[in-house]
Amino acid sequence: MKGLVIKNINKSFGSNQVLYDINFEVKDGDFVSLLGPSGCGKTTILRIINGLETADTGAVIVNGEDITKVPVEKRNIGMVFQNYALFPTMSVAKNIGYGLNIRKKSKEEIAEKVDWALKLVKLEGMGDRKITKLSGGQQQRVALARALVIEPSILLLDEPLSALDRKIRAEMQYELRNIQQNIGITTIFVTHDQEEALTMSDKIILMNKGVIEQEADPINLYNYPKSIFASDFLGKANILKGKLVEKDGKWAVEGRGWTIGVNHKDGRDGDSVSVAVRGEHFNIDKNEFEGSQEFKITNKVFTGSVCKLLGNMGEDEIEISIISLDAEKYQVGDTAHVMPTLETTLYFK
Ligand SMILES: Nc1ncnc2c1ncn2[C@@H]1O[C@H](COP(=O)(O)OP(=O)(O)OP(=O)(O)O)[C@@H](O)[C@H]1O
Repeated sequence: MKGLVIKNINKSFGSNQVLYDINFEVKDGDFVSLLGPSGCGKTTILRIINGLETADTGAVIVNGEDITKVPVEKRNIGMVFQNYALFPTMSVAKNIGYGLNIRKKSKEEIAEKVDWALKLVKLEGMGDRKITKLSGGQQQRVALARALVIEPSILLLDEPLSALDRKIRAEMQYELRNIQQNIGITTIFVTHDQEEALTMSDKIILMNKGVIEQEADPINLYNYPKSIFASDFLGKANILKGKLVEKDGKWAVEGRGWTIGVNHKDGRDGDSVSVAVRGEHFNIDKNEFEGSQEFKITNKVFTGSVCKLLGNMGEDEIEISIISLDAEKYQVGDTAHVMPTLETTLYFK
């Protein structure tokens, strides 16, 4: 099978276990993000894939070949680091050609491939420039060109955009994704930025404390998180404590002064659960409607793309997002009526 398979990886540093039985697959040509808070083990996985670190157990299989015991220099893997790790005294072209040089390729071949890579990252004609004369975004392109010029079987990116300012970062997200799709290279991208992972990935592997919390495509991970951790890490969620109840054949969670419907019952009547509802997954109206709960608005924040309404539902404080066009409909002090959409109301024991 083409692509990458990670099998039963465990890793400890001394007595500190940092990866617990990690298993996942990346399909040929896919862009997969490893997402999670600092210290959850993302970089360690990358280092195990490229051979800079050895796993205690398990295997790394690239395009059907088990490379677990293959030394670093024999693994054909491209890597881009957060700090770019370029050679400041060498020209752009020398930096890009470095990997081909140590692989003892001919001058002609190096020149041809470096030209191809310069074009790919839109730095045509800049081969003679000094690294120190480039902007952060341009340096990042050089690092990417250097990783791709060796025609690696997979590309590993360790927070490559985090040093760039917001606007350049957004541009590079699109560009990186375009380049990746154009050449169809299987890519693993490490980030702790949920929006970046959602924007760029075919699949996200969400990690927490050395284990895979959930693995899904961005839309499913965002809409149907399987844990409180996942719902809170991927965007903001209202997390409310309540008790599971069944009334007239319908299921609901009762909290402090509110009752909201859920579309399945996983547990017994009276079980304590936590409900997670994203701000934009509430229906809201000025008038009462079936199943709606009172919502007393205490604050309103207009951000441009959405308007956030903060307030109380029963005794709990919640935050609701509405589209900016409706921003003037609701004022601080109003009591509106809200109900989370049934499909996206999730609860966890
Ligand atoms: N060489 C090492 N020796 C000892 N502990 C290490 C080593 N490398 C990583 N660790 C520890 O392993 C854990 C996971 O680190 P890792 O860098 O993989 O996390 P991460 O999710 O990439 O975090 P970050 O986003 O901060 O880089 C951390 O607790 C870290 O301190």
